[in-house]
Amino acid sequence: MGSVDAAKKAAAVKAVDEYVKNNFVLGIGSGSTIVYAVERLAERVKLENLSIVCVPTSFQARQLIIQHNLILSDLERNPKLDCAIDGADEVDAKLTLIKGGGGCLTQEKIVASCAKQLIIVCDFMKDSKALGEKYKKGVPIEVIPMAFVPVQRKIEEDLGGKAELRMAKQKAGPVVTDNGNFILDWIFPEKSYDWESTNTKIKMIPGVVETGLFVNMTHKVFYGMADGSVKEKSV
Ligand SMILES: O=C[C@H](O)[C@H](O)[C@H](O)COP(=O)(O)O
Repeated sequence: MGSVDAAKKAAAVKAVDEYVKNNFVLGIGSGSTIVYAVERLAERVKLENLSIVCVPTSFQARQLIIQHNLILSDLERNPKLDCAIDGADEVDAKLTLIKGGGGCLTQEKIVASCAKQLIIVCDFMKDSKALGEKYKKGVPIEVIPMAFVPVQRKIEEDLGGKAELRMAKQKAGPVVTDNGNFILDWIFPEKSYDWESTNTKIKMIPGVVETGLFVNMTHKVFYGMADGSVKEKSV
């Protein structure tokens, strides 16, 4: 295992060990780091005979829950969660996040908004002073397919930069999210942003479903470091 994967694992294990308690309803995030969190969760459930109900944030998360024989639920049965654990593409000094590198931002944000606490697990490369410093792929924005051109134009005219339609790698055409929508990656001009108002501006454009900007949602971040230690930051 390389140092970045070891860092992801260290962060995920620590978060699960510190935050997951018996009888929790737990949001399960998406991405590569969350795989280590679910592995650790399954270990603890077995060893400590815990009862944990899991609400997925994506098709991938659902599969992980099923593969690890964990209890699968949804927001209809469990609209209130004790905690959600998820990854991030970048975390700034105020714990504002860019999420959605894997296209799962909308369900992730819905699940996080239903949780008492959002706990982020990531490696040291995601830790930045200002968004855009480390993650160069922009802010993912999920859009209704028939609206992608007007949304693209509006973002570029009103906010500047480029809003690129995310294309699939092993299929001709765009990436289609778990909700049947497209993703625009907004490569924003380099300047300092009020992310709360920027997020609101984008969300007000007809056709936008959700953005990958998570503002004032994070309670704690566990960053796995290159030396195997874990750094913690909270608001
Ligand atoms: O859509 C994907 C999610 O927002 C992920 O949580 C995010 O991309 C981080 O993924 P990873 O843990 O693979 O870096």
